[in-house]
Amino acid sequence: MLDVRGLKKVYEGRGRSVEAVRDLTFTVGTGELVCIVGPSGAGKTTLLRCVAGLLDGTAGEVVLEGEAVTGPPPGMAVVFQEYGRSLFPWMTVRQNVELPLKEKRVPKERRRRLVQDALEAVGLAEAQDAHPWQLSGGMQQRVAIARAVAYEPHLLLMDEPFAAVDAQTRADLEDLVRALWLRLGVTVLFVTHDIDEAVYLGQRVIVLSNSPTVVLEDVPIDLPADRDQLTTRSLPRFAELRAHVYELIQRAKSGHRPT
Ligand SMILES: Nc1ncnc2c1ncn2[C@@H]1O[C@H](COP(=O)(O)OP(=O)(O)OP(=O)(O)O)[C@@H](O)[C@H]1O
Repeated sequence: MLDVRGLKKVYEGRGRSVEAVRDLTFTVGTGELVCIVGPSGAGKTTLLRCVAGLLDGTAGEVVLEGEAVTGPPPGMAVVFQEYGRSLFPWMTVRQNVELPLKEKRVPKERRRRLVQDALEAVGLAEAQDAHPWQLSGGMQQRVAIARAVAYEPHLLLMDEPFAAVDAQTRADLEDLVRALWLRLGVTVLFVTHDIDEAVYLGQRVIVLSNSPTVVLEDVPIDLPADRDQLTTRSLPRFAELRAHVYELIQRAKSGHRPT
């Protein structure tokens, strides 16, 4: 589904250049849920923006379903951290979710069905005529998720989508993402700085080094597919995986790099 090969990104500024990403190589298979973690400033957002076609890499390439990414690809949806800025305040919830489908020229009747299904899936069918500013932060982020899901993407990119919501809402939204992923079979690449969240959600966790960034380790998460906040997080294996990823990040912060 997704092939990131030798991706490098150097930001060029006035008299200053920052090598954010040095050499990233990994693949994500169809239907996988892969989390990316790394120290602050490791280039997680840079990576995601390159995958989304919003930013050109300096070297290497990103290949999605066999095609090199040179701009935002049609089969992709992105959910950003800042839900407040990603929804249009003058549009209702339903209109926000419907907008990308109009741009995709989905016929009206099908559009109506997709919007309805997506809003029901995130538990917001009742709020479809409200405006985003009438909703809580967690509800607004659910609208952003509904909008991404209604678009029927092959690849869903999520960039720290729950960083700005409270812990309880965050747990609910994590379960929502897993439930949607299991139901829709969509491929998900999920960036987070939260180690517990990465281990709880992912089938694999890719740990990045500090900048200039390479992949430190690709950790398979061998927890049962049927996960819930209480049971899964109290498994001894969860604690082991969490400790392993935590140690990797500590090592990354102190400059450790793979040989
Ligand atoms: N537009 C830009 N111009 C110059 N440097 C940039 C730009 N965007 C990011 N950088 C630099 O690239 C590096 C990686 O930044 P990036 O935001 O991708 O990291 P991150 O892992 O997402 O960080 P965080 O976890 O703190 O959100 C940092 O050193 C940052 O200062």
